[in-house]
Amino acid sequence: MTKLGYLGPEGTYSHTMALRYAAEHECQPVCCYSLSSVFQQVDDGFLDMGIVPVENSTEGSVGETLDLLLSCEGIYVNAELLLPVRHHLLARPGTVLAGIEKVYSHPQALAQCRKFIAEHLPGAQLVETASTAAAALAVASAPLNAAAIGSDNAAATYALELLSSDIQSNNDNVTRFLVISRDNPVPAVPAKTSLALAVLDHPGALSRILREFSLRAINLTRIESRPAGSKLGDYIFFIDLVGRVDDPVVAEAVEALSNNTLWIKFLGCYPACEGMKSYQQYQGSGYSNIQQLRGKIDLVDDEILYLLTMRQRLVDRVADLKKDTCEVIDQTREAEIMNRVKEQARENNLNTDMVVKIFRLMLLESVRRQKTLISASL
Ligand SMILES: O=C(O)C(=O)C[C@]1(C(=O)O)C=C[C@@H](O)C=C1
Repeated sequence: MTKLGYLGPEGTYSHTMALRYAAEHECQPVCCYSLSSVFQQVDDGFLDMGIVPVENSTEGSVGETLDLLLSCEGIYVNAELLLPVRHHLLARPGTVLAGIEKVYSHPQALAQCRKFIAEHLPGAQLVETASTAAAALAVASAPLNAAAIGSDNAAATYALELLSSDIQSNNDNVTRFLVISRDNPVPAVPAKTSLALAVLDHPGALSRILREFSLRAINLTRIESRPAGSKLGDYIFFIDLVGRVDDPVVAEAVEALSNNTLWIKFLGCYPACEGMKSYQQYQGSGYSNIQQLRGKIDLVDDEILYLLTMRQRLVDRVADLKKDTCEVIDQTREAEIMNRVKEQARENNLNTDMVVKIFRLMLLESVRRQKTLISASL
C-alpha cells in the first residue's frame, strides 16, 4: 500500500489531514517526528508521499517546509489541500468546565482561542506544549482539573471528550498543506505551478520578474520571500501561479525570467484546490483566440500608458531643476537617447523609423511641457 508520511505525533492537525487524504486515496499514514524526516523518507523511497503544512491564514508561512522544498532535489509538489482549523476543549470524561484549572496547548492554539479562555476560563493556568497532540497526551493522564486545546482527532486518539466545540476566535483560520512525492505528473487544468527563484541584485529586477507574469495575465496566488541563508539581504522568492507548467504562456514567462534571476527551481505543478480563490478566478490562458490575444494587448497598452506617466513625472522634476537657467532643450542628451533606443530597436527587431518617430514625439512633448511648467512658475 502507498505510504504517506506526516508530521506527528498522532492527533496533530497534520495527522488529521493525512487521515482525510488517506481515506480518499487509499494510502497508509506513517507518523514522522520532524518535517525533515518526512522529506528524507520520501527521498529515500521509504515513503511514497508526504503531507506537509506550508502556510496558515493567521500565522503565515511554515519556513521549514519552504526551505526543505528548496534543498531536496527530485521532490515535487503534487497536490495542495486546505484544512479549516477547528479547535475544541478536550478533557477526560468526568471533567466539568467549572473545575478546570490548567489548559494545555501549543502557543498558537492558545492564542487562537484567547477569547474563549478569557470568557470561560479566566483563572486557568496556561501550559504551553510542543503540539496540540502533546497537550492532549498530557491531559489524558492528568487529574480532572486539566483540559487541552486541540482537534477532534486528538480527542479520539487520546480518549478525551469534547467539553466545548469550535472555540477558536477566528472561524476562517485555514492551514494549507502540500502533498510531496518523487514524481510530478502534469495534472489536468485547472492547475497551479510553484517556483523558487533567486533575483539578481540590481534595481528593478523583482518588478521585471512580476511584470513578466502580469503582461501575460498570469495570476500569482502567492509570493513569499525567505532569507537565502548566505548574507543578510539575500532573498529567495517562492512563487505560486495559476497555470500549468506546460502552458505555452507560462513556459514563455518562465523563460523570460532568466534575464533577472540567478537561478529558478521548479517545485511542482498540481491541481488547484477548489477552496482557493484563485481556482474560481481561473479563466484559462493561451494565445489561441483573438479574445485572449486582445486581452493581452490591452495589458501591454496599460503598461505603456503607465510607463508614459512615470516618464512624464520624471521630466516634470527635471523642469524644476531647469527653472533657473530656463534652457529646456538639451541636444546632447536627446542625441544620446535617440542612439540608445535605435540600438535597442534593432536588437529587438523593431522598425527603427517607428521607434525614432515615437521618441521624437515624446521629446517634443517633454520640451513643450517643461516650457509651460517653467513659465507658470515664474
Ligand atoms: O534630460 C533632460 O534634460 C530633460 O529635460 C528630459 C528630456 C526627455 O524628455 O528625456 C526632455 C528635454 C530635453 O531636451 C532632453 C531630455
